[in-house]
Amino acid sequence: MLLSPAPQFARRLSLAAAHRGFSMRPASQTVYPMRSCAIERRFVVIQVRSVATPAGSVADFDEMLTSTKRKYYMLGGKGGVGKTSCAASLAVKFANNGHPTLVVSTDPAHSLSDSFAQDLTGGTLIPVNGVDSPLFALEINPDKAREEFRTASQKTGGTGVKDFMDSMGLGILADQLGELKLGELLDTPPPGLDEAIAISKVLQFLESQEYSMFSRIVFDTAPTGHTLRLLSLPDFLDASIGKILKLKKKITSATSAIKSVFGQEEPREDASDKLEQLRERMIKVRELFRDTESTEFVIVTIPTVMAINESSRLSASLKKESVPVKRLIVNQVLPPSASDCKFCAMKRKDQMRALEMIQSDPELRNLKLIQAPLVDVEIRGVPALRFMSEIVWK
Ligand SMILES: Nc1ncnc2c1ncn2[C@@H]1O[C@H](COP(=O)(O)OP(=O)(O)OP(=O)(O)O)[C@@H](O)[C@H]1O
Repeated sequence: MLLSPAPQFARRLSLAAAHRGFSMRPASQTVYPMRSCAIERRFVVIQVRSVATPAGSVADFDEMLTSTKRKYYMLGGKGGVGKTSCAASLAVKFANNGHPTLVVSTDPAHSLSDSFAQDLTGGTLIPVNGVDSPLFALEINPDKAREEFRTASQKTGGTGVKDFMDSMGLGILADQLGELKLGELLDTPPPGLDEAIAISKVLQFLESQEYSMFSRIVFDTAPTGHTLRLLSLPDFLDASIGKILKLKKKITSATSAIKSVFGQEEPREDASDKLEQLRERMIKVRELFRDTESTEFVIVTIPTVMAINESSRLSASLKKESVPVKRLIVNQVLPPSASDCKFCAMKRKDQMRALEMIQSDPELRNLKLIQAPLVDVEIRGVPALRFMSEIVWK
């Protein structure tokens, strides 16, 4: 009998477990392969339970599924904790539950292709194979997006206009433009700029009719530092672009007066229109981040003191910026050791201490806690992601 990829993957684990005298258990009791211990290679039966019980109650995964209205999920956290794996597994779960889904990487160091084991590079929407409903992936090329932004701004306020203004005797305006330092901003973009441009690019895609079918959009975002700066960036860019556009208006009225003397035509659609569009999209990015109806930021972490402290800071910053956060995924939790493996026992003890911190952390304790075990197979490809999605998203 030909099995679909997920049952095949689960069956592989199940057979391996049965071979060792265990059986796969549904729901709260699950068998996880445990190969992290170098001395022995075995399977252990673990109880999937919450170490910390969140005070606030958030509906389960069903709540994420209901409503056909478009929803955005942003997964973020410290580098290497499993953001991509969680984002990709969420996208697979949405698609397999009937939601046409788009998963987007806005992390300049993309790993969606690795996670899906499929080439998703190129900056265009690529269908992911092996899922029930349409699932598309998009890896935004930040260099390309930044270049577009640079071209638009240079045409409007860069050296071209500056030289022109100098030649027209509008040196004062040229100096004001220089003060904006937009060129500098683009030459050495602050962390977060790539991300903001990438997200605005996605919104640009989604404005078109062609992409109206997507009811779930999952963002695999860049590590925490970028996210924090991203939150304040739309305001900053909005202000910068606003200044440029104001200056552009002044320049246009001055130059059109001169041009009209020489009978020159003004181009109808110019770079400032593009910049205005970009500005509008930035405003949309800002609004999107704060829209409790359609957006949720999911924090992904691992059970270490450093990662949990960073998650706490991230949560506080998101709260300050009014970004809706409900869930905290603690990934790579070691199953209880059934053997006398000292390394495993120590490691787990250490992880439990870190997990307990969540209960007393004012920023994290009210979030719905989701624990995902450390598994011994690399989470790559749709079958593996489907397997992970069954553990994480329920
Ligand atoms: N629960 C898990 N059990 C075992 N391996 C895992 C688990 N979660 C993630 N991994 C593995 O950890 C590695 C890093 O995961 P992933 O790329 O999802 O992290 P990330 O946070 O997106 O990283 P980056 O910050 O570099 O983008 C991958 O090899 C992935 O397969």
